[in-house]
Amino acid sequence: MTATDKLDVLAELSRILEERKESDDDKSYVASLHRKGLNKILEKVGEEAVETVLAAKDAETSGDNRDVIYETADLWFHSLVMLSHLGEDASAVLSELARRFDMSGLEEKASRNKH
Ligand SMILES: N=c1c2ncn([C@@H]3O[C@H](COP(=O)(O)OP(=O)(O)OP(=O)(O)O)[C@@H](O)[C@H]3O)c2ncn1[C@@H]1O[C@H](COP(=O)(O)O)[C@@H](O)[C@H]1O
Repeated sequence: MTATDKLDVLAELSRILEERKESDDDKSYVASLHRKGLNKILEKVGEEAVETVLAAKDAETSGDNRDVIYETADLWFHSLVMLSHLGEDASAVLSELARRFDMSGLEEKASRNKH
């Protein structure tokens, strides 16, 4: 899979997430999250963030990155469900990251403090 193909994964996942808003929640995990509402989705984002942090600490010790990749995928997925619930998608985040290409992290931090 090329780098562009991998970016297509985000676009395709965003499309599927949008479609699942209309799905039957007996058949779709994403639809069931939307039905449970934003608080449930945020609970999952928080849970997956903690699991990612723990997996990263384990990876540092073991040298095995498989679990941290798996947990990060769960975190990204649930973050995309959160954005979808709020009417946004991955492209909004990609645009924000692209906007930062010409800016150092320190400049970006200084510009944030002006908001
Ligand atoms: N990428 C994912 C994906 N990653 C993780 N998960 C689900 O996220 C959940 C992870 O939560 P946990 O490990 O905490 O599992 P859990 O204990 O069952 O969760 P809770 O009971 O606490 O809610 C599991 O049910 C995983 O199956 C995902 N579910 C769906 N997708 C994508 O979303 C698409 C639509 O899914 P459906 O809506 O189910 O058709 C799929 O085709 C996939 O492309």
